[in-house]
Amino acid sequence: MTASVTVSVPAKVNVQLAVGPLRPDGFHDLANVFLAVGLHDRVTVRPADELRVTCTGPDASQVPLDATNLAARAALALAARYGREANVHLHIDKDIPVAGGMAGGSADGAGALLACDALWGTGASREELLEICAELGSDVPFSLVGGAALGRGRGELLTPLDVRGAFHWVFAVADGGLSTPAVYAECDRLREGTEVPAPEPSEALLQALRDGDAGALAAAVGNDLQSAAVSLRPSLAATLAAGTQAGALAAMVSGSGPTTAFLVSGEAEAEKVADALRTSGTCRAVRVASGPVPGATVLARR
Ligand SMILES: C[C@](O)(CO)[C@H](O)COP(=O)(O)OP(=O)(O)OC[C@H]1O[C@@H](n2ccc(N)nc2=O)[C@H](O)[C@@H]1O
Ligand SMILES: Nc1ncnc2c1ncn2[C@@H]1O[C@H](COP(=O)(O)OP(=O)(O)OP(=O)(O)O)[C@@H](O)[C@H]1O
Repeated sequence: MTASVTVSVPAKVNVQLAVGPLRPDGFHDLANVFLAVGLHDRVTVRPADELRVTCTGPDASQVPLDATNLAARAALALAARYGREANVHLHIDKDIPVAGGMAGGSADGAGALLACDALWGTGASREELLEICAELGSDVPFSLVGGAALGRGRGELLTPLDVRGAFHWVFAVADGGLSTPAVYAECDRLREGTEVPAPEPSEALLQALRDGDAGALAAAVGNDLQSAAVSLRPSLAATLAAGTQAGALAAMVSGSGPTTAFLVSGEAEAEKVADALRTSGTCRAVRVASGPVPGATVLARR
């Protein structure tokens, strides 16, 4: 019998986030180009008397440990589908910034789903797992799949993308989080009275990914939520400026923020930009990571 399963799941950065008009269901259609980057949470699941969640890591105190935790919701969703109890202890070893626009909660949801599937021997198909992921949240399917992908619909309909080599990033973690619904609502407010076009992926950006061309990618990146995130958190403008001044090829808000992402040309440049951001006094912490990296992966089965 399997006593525990540990899954590793990456964070994401959105290299393009084109946001369409508000839909009647409260979501927005997207052209969402995801890249999985090498910052990981680890989710370990083991049998228990009842569903329980624990979390360790620098941001652990900000993570809910009740049934709203996406890892708990994933375990409950899989258990319900297979007519069993979700009596497991889920432990999250958290390295992805919380409420930072890097899909940390989504990563834990995808990780818990894969871990429970392995622990219980459910044998759910990839399609079934992706269906459950989409029910849990718009970013969760990508956390399962990883690599690079174009997300359409609300971001859950994924097409894998070809990427040559790796892109290097520096992430500046801000104090406190931003609520994703609040950032989308601010985006709607800022665009009120304007005609919002249907979101389309940038051909130049997809080509830059295929070519592994960081300079071309830098010229093509874009995030329609950036002005909304900066409007809600004006101090992000100083962080973006500090990274640009330090030589980043591109500076952008990661997803709904408030983490900011800086594309750089290589590892040496990443260290230079990271040092400048650390001493700039404009952020709480700085992380360096590259991508694409694989999605949720079983690390250990005991
Ligand atoms: C900003 C991104 O991280 C970019 O990848 C995602 O779009 C957010 O994905 P997520 O955190 O998984 O979001 P969900 O849990 O699905 O939705 C939370 C809330 O965000 C808003 N939301 C989310 C996705 C989307 N395409 N349109 C939206 O308007 C809605 O208000 C929704 O109620
Ligand atoms: N396992 C989890 N880890 C972190 N936050 C979680 C988790 N489960 C639920 N949450 C809740 O979700 C909120 C958003 O956290 P999360 O780290 O997923 O944000 P995010 O990275 O901005 O997400 P996204 O990029 O998908 O919009 C948190 O404030 C927290 O209340």
